[in-house]
Amino acid sequence: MKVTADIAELRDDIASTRLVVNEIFGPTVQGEGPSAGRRCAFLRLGGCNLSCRWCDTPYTWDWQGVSDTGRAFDPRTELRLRMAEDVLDELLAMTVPLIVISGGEPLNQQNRLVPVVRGLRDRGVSIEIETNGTVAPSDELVGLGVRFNVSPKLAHSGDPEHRRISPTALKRLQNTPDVAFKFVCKTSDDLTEVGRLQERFGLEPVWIMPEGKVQQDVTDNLQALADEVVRRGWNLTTRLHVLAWGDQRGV
Ligand SMILES: Nc1nc2[nH]cc(C(=O)O)c2c(=O)[nH]1
Ligand code: SF4
Ligand SMILES: [Mg+2]
Repeated sequence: MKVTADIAELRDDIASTRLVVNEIFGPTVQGEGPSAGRRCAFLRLGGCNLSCRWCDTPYTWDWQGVSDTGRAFDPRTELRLRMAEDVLDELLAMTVPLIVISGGEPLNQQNRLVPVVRGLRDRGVSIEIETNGTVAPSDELVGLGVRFNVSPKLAHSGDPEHRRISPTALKRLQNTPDVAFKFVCKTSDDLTEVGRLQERFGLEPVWIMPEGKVQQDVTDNLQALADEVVRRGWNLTTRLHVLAWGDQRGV
């Protein structure tokens, strides 16, 4: 009886939920962080509460052309309001063991994500959420066993500190069971800034990722940072999809 009620509830939930989607793509591999190299597919949601200069997905939020590319994207081209049920079916059809949910900032739609995440989890699929660390995840989402790859933004993003650093959200994320803090860096000064944030919020584990949308920038920045990252006791990740496919969408 209880199970029947739960299933009915889940069906209602998923049938009435809509998500603002930018793109769904895969199979590919997770290009960044602790799962780099793992076979996966992506759900990229629309909208972001930050506006980082060097953002590599301005097409999810930049309707004015304020990021470095200077290009204004059209939300009518980039965004689709899609039923959670259809999104779930499309992701399951990829038959991959891992779904990465990114954006934009996916936690801005976290309540609407719950039925999709639950549907994936119930079928044995792992879920990682790429977030900028300014939105605290709900207990419900955390309880579904999601891994959070948190990328707090540094001063070089151009976002004011009060917008890019949320002590409440960072503390909540630090206390989730499966978390990694992944910082996009270019210089040794960036690493000093990461060190200060780590101390202030007790962030663990720290991963450093080179900034770069093209192979050369990823490689140059990786080489410039590697020694100091190791010396500071942190982890280092490349951007595997950029090395493999360059500056392309949907990979
Ligand atoms: N392959 C691949 N791996 C990724 N990891 C994080 C990504 C992101 O855009 O958040 C990303 C992406 O766009 N592609
Ligand atoms: S938080 Fe991420 S998606 Fe949002 S503007 Fe910054 S880099 Fe782009
Ligand atoms: Mg990306």
